[in-house]
Amino acid sequence: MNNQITVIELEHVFFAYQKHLILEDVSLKVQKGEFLAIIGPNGAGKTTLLKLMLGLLKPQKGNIYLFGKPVAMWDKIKNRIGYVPQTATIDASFPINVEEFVMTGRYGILRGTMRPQKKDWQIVAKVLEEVGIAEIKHRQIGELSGGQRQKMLIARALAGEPEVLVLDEPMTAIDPESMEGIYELLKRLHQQNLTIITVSHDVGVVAQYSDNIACVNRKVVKHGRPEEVLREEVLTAMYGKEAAFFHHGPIPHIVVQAESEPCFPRKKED
Ligand SMILES: Nc1ncnc2c1ncn2[C@@H]1O[C@H](COP(=O)(O)OP(=O)(O)OP(=O)(O)O)[C@@H](O)[C@H]1O
Repeated sequence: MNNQITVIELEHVFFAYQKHLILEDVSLKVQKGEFLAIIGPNGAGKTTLLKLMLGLLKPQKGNIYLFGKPVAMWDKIKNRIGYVPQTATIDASFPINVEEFVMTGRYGILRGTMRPQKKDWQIVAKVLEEVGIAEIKHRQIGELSGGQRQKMLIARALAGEPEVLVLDEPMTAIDPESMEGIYELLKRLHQQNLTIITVSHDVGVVAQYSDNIACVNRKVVKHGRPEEVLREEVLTAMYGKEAAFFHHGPIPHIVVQAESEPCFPRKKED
């Protein structure tokens, strides 16, 4: 990492849905140019954490800063973040093609001018090429495979030329070959100094691509470089005994059961 500009900072953040505490005393900094992977069991609060970082949820306690600015000042800077949600609601019957859908990622920037200009179409063309879906740009969005759809969502997030790309389990519904292609794309974008924050269940793979990993299980259980975090005792404490470990080389290749339960105590009605 070249410089130490903090793009996102959480200070002692607490968040609850109704009375259920989901995140407790979370403090975390993401630096410009960092590739941060967030891992943790199902229901650990990873998506909630991303939504807090994006200003989609407000913490009950604690502070969150985006590019050094508190939440109240985020309206003008939100466009600097691209978001690929875990479950994007797309109306597949909506009569637009891939290229037009990806252009919607520029609408936040286009406010006022309304119609996309030549430059906007050039940016969309570049992004489609980068993500590897240029050849299907005229296809209707309802005619895509799961993997193509996911790539289209990533392309839409990139079309806004973000400084930070936030992805929530981007590999859902993607075949292993495309998955590698997407990780390679993220690696290239990271090399171009894009800050990347991604939630992933693929612990072994993120270890190869990320600068840092945050293990989240209601709290930030551990945050640091992959070799510091991906230790058997840390992962067993977080995922429980169901986690399986296969050691190859300095960083273990780890398979964690996606269905493993959160380790922190929950009330029955949860
Ligand atoms: N809108 C909501 N209202 C109430 N509870 C919610 C809401 N969204 C999420 N939760 C609950 O908050 C907890 C954390 O959810 P979250 O989606 O942040 O976890 P996660 O770590 O991303 O899980 P997964 O890996 O399964 O996607 C879960 O128990 C979930 O059921």
